[in-house]
Amino acid sequence: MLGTASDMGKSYRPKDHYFQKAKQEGLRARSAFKVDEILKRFPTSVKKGAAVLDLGAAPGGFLQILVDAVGVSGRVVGVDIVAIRPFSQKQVTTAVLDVLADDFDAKLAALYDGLYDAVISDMAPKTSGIKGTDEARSLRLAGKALEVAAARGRPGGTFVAKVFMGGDFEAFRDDVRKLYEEVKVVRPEATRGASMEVYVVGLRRRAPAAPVAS
Ligand SMILES: C[S@@+](CC[C@H](N)C(=O)[O-])C[C@H]1O[C@@H](n2cnc3c(N)ncnc32)[C@H](O)[C@@H]1O
Repeated sequence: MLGTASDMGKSYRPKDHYFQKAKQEGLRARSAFKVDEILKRFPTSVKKGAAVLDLGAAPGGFLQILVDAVGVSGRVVGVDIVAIRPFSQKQVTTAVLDVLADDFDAKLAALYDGLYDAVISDMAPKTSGIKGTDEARSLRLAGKALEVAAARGRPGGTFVAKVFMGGDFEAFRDDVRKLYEEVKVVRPEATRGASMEVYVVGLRRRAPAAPVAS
């Protein structure tokens, strides 16, 4: 995920503060600071012993923070379309999966079939440079994350999804509101200056409505 001088070509900028800090602290990606900030802002969002799903988890910066947050009694499942270098901690499970594939839900259930206390998505599409297209692709990934949270999230649990602002962003936020009691839009400090990305945080997943007696 992190660009190098050669692959960034003409747009090369000196490595920023968070890149250097991540390197010094042995973190796999600067994005680790984003989830760290979100967990600090919402301290009850991921508790010790929690089961957490991390969608778009490669190379594993979020996972490094999440595995510490859940502790030895917790569980973290990380999936991505690219392989994630294995973790030594036994509470981390990773797999190469495309969330948009038809068989994703079944493959995810095969990894862990319990409910998740938190569903977190840092997924980002390959950008085309066309604003509307990139916003729509980002919303599609975030929408899939919400669908997973609706099916596999525990009542009372947390949702976090990165999304590019614009397009149908407000409709997406309204959908999150239908499932979570409180919804916040967060732009962590480690977000690059020009980036349009924000994280939609849903707190306290609503319990499914009880069936109406006939
Ligand atoms: C910003 S990076 C995630 C960084 C990660 N949170 C970390 O801290 O290391 C976005 C990720 O979304 C993944 N992604 C994009 N589309 C996906 C899809 N359809 N299914 C699963 N992962 C996807 C990309 O492969 C990429 O690794």
